[in-house]
Amino acid sequence: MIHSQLPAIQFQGVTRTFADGDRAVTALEDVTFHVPRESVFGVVGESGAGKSTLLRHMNGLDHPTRGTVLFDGVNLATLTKRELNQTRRRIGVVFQSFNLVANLTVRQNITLPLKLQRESNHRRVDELAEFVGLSDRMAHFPAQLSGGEKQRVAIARALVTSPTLLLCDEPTSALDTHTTGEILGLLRDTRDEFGTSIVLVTHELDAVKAICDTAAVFEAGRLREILPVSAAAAARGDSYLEHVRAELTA
Ligand SMILES: Nc1ncnc2c1ncn2[C@@H]1O[C@H](COP(=O)(O)OP(=O)(O)OP(=O)(O)O)[C@@H](O)[C@H]1O
Repeated sequence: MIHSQLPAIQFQGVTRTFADGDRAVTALEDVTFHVPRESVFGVVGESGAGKSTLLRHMNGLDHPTRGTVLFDGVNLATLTKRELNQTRRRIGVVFQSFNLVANLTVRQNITLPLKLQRESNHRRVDELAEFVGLSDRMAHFPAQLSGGEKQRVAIARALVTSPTLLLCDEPTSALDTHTTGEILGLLRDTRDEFGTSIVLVTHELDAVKAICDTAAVFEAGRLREILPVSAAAAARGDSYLEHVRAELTA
């Protein structure tokens, strides 16, 4: 059961260490935060900050050495493999490199998560094709699409099981500026239309500024700060000085 008042996902004192030969590498250190339901939540950090490790914990591919990750209030580390698979249907993932299946059409790619569960839902697939603006490309193969179109297919595929949480791992890093704007707009529309909570992991601060409500800043496995992005944007509009200060010192 999904409790609407619960955060979409919650980290409580999460530490993850890896053995690297004789020494231990700490990828995440005592990380505590939550992603509010129906928010667009940015995660930023330089290379090695722990972003990938964080995402792997969010979709149950990895578990903490210490601490807990709660999805819809449920500790992912306590689930059986079968329960985890069921739960992961409610968590969509979008990647930088799209990860489409080359020898399947757009329709087949979007349908794939349903097919793997031996389900079909033609209406949902058509609805999502229209939502991402690809209704007229359903018989095309990935190689016939632009980068932006491929990412649209990937977003439709991620949404086909109606996830409550959508994890986006550098979704616009392979795209040009204009296409980036379109894909970010589509992610914001996803939240607005379906109420999906979105986590946007990126090194592009402009992307965070464009659509995130909140951003978590990671450095060397530690959560340094949670910034309210929309509040900063509102402050920017108040005066020219604030606008310049925010632009130049952000
Ligand atoms: N399986 C592993 N074994 C050993 N060390 C690991 C493992 N996974 C991650 N690390 C280490 O944990 C730290 C955080 O890595 P992570 O990949 O999460 O960072 P990141 O912010 O995603 O970096 P990037 O932006 O380069 O992908 C790094 O020092 C990395 O070397």
